Amino acid sequence: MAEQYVGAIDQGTTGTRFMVFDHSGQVVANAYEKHEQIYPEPGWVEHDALEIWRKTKLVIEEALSNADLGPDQLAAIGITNQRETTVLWDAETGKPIHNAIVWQDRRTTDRVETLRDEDKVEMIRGKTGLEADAYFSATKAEWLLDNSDPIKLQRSRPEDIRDRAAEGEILFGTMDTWLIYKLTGNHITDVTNASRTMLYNIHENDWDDELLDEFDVHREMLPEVRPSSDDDTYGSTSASGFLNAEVPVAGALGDQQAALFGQTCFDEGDAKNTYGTGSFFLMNTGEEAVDSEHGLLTTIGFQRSGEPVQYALEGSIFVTGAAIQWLEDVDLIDNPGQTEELARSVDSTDDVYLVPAFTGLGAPHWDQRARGTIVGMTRGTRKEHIVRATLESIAFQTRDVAEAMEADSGIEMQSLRVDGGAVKNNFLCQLQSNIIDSDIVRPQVDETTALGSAYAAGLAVGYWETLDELRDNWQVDREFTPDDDATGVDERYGRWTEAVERSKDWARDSGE
Ligand SMILES: Nc1ncnc2c1ncn2[C@@H]1O[C@H](COP(=O)(O)OP(=O)(O)O)[C@@H](O)[C@H]1O
Ligand SMILES: O=P(O)(O)OC[C@H](O)CO
Repeated sequence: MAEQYVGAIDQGTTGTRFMVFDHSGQVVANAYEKHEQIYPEPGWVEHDALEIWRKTKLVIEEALSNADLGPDQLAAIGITNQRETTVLWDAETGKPIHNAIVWQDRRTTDRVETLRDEDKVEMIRGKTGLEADAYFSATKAEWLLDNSDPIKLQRSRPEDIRDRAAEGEILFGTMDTWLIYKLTGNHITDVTNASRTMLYNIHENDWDDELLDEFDVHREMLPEVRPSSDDDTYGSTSASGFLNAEVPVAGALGDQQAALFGQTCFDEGDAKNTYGTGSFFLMNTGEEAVDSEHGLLTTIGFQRSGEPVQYALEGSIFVTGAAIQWLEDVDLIDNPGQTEELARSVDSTDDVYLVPAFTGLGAPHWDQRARGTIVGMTRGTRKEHIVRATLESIAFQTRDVAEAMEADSGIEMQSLRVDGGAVKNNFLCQLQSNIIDSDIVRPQVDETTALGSAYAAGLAVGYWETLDELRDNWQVDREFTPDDDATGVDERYGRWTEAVERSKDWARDSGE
């Protein structure tokens, strides 16, 4: 038999990647396609789920062809995905009834305010581990049910969508569910993705009837919830026909949980931070769902077949790498890599602080109406100071969640594993180490998200047998330790905290 590998679909916010890994966790094939970002109104963000499905097929074909691999060489496929992004589709036609609403979208902010006014926040946190916010899927699904136009469904019978949803004719999914459905024909999600919907009770491991009533979402619309690594598999690619092979789809995790798994953070206290569009800091808390008292989320980390659910604490920071993209948008830099040289060319930010609260603030502040701000500018402020302040904002936001994480878990962090597009930046990694006074460890395979879902799928089909095999695959690329001569860090962090206060509640009258 030809050599076997495991494939991973990484369906991210900006694009979709397919990677193929060998037994030692090394990448043997890789292809990537971006998809359109649709901004129908300020604060709204949508994706065309059919475009994402087309791009998914394309990257699978491209990667296999580039590496001269046949689909029969894939022992399994895993899926990892941007979380919370919500799509509803027609079970009969397989077509979405509306563009998917992306996790960053703020259109349901007012709806979330009503939950606050009605004192439902504690109930929601207690059941789901989540802070009531437009970020999660529940209010997006509710909006789609209320606002999708039946006429646009291109069906002869423009019936009420909720009636059809109650019959299971309209289906709900996050992007894992959508792709599993398209690949295998089965309506399935994994526990980690379910835990981000604000409809799932993470303690009882089931959809929650009180929440389903609150958002008027019918159980019939919802996918079956399975382990992240499923020995029974979710189905096989034969249903979609495009690969012309029966490859089992056997693992799925939301992308941040996949990075936790790919970084082999299998034990209680293990933590990682991923620096992409936003940053997501997760700590494995084992079989215990730790309630946060400091603004973190309690979420499901992963589950293997026949084993208990493993929980995690999460600090979700909405804008980090996206702030670097903004510097590019306003022509302060030509490309993200340039930030390193520009930041090094000045000794400090000259007391300038930039708070990139472009879409509100996530953990630990949870202010939907905060907006971006730059404070402390003088006539002498140069673009180098702004660029450095932007990199510092990434590190300071991470300290905000790191402090909350230590307070909630009682674990003092000595070392943090990092990954994501922005950790190529050595200046940022060193800065991060100084600002949280902890070692920062960057692994050799930086595509830990894809790797995590490949591991989940490969474990399910016996391609890998034990977690120790995976631990052995993990190799350090570079370790950053706090500089002995880094001075004034706490004072600057105090100034940062003041700057954050100034960004809060800015869009209080915007209605967004
Ligand atoms: N050298 C760099 N320094 C700082 N940020 C960077 C650098 N290279 C890439 N980035 C940022 O990393 C992000 C892309 O990371 P990635 O992990 O691919 O994100 P995502 O999965 O969210 O799409 C972009 O927002 C980009 O601005
Ligand atoms: O697609 P990414 O990497 O920006 O991740 C998005 C997160 O899953 C949102 O919760």
